[in-house]
Amino acid sequence: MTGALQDLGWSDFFAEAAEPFLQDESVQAEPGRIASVGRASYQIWTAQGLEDALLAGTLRQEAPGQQVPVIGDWVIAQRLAEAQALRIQQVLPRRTTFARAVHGGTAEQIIAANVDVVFIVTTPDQDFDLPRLGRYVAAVQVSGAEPVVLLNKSDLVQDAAWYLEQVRRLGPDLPAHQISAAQHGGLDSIQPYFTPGRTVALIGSSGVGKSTLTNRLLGQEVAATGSVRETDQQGRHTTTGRTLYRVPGGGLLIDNPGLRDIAVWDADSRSVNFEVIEELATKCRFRKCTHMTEPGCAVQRAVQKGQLDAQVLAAYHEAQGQPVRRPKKR
Ligand SMILES: Nc1nc2c(ncn2[C@@H]2O[C@H](COP(=O)(O)OP(=O)(O)OP(=O)(O)O)[C@@H](O)[C@H]2O)c(=O)[nH]1
Ligand SMILES: [Zn+2]
Repeated sequence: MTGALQDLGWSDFFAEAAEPFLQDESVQAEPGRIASVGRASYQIWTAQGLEDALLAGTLRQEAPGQQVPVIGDWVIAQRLAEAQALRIQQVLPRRTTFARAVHGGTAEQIIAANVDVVFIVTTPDQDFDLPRLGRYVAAVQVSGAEPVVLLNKSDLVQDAAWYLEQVRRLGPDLPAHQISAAQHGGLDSIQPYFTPGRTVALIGSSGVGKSTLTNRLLGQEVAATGSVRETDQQGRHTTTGRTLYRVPGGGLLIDNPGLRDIAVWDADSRSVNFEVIEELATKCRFRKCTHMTEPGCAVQRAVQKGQLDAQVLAAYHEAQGQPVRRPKKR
C-alpha cells in the first residue's frame, strides 16, 4: 500500500485483514483511519487526506462480530459515486484497544483503538498522586500500548527531578520526562516518540496541560478550536472535534475528550466497588442499614472476613456523606 497510508499507521497487520474486502474491484472500497467521531458523521484519514464519512446501516447497531468504529480505528470505506462522502462498511481488527468499564464493570466501552504510546500527563502539584499514576500505567499496559509519564509544568518547581524519581519507583523501565508545554521546555525529549505511522494518545486530569501540549506538538492552536459545527440529517447542530491529528515531522496524536479525562473513569472504577457494597447490603438485617455498627450487617461481615477492603467501605461512607470510620489498626 502507499506510503501515505503507512504514515497514518497502516501496516501489514491491517493490509492482511483488509485484503478480502478490497478484492472486488467493482466496488470502490479503500482503507481509512477514524479521525473524528460525531453523532451522525465521521471524518477519516485516507490516502487522499481528511474526508467525511458516514456509517453503513449494518454498522449502526452493535451486533456480535460487528463493531462501531472508534477513534484510531482502521476501516474499509466505500466511495459513493453520487454523494461527496465515503461509507464505512467494516471495522478492521484492532491491534490495541483502550477501554473503560461501564455499567458497574459488567461491560466495557472501547474509547480508542490502535494506540502505540500513551502519554500520562501529570503536574508537580496536588495532581501528583503516585498510586493513581500506577493505576493509569497499569490501564495503559492492559490496552496494549506503551505508557510514558510526562511531568508537565516542571517550570513551577525547583525539584522536578525529585518527582521523576518518584515516578520511576513505579517501574525502573517506565519512561518519564519533565516538560513545560507552556514554555516549550523539554519537548525534544518527547519528539522521538513521534515517528511516521506511530500513534500517541494523551491522558491525564483536567488542567494538567493536555491542550497546551497538543498545540505545541502540532505547531498550531488546534485543541482550543478543535471542534467544528456540523449539521446532521435532521438539521440539528452536532459538534464533532477532530481528535486524531497528524504531527508535523511524523506520527499521529490522539487528544480525545473520551480518553483524556481518565480521572473521571478512575472515579467510576471506584463506583464498581460500591456496587459490590450495594450487592452485599441486600443481605443486611436492616433494610436501612448504614453499614456502620448495626447488628447483622453483611457489609461489615464481609470486611471482617477479608472479602471487602475496609478502605473501600470508608470511601463509600465518605461518598455517602456519612461520618467516616477509618479502619482500626490491630
Ligand atoms: N506554568 C505552566 N502552566 C501551564 C503549562 N502547560 C499548561 N499550563 C497552563 O495550565 C492551564 C491548563 O492547561 P490546558 O492545556 O487547558 O489543560 P488540559 O489538560 O487541556 O485541561 P482540560 O481541557 O480541562 O482537560 C492553562 O492555564 C495553561 O496555560 C506549563 O508547562 N507550565
Ligand atoms: Zn449493613
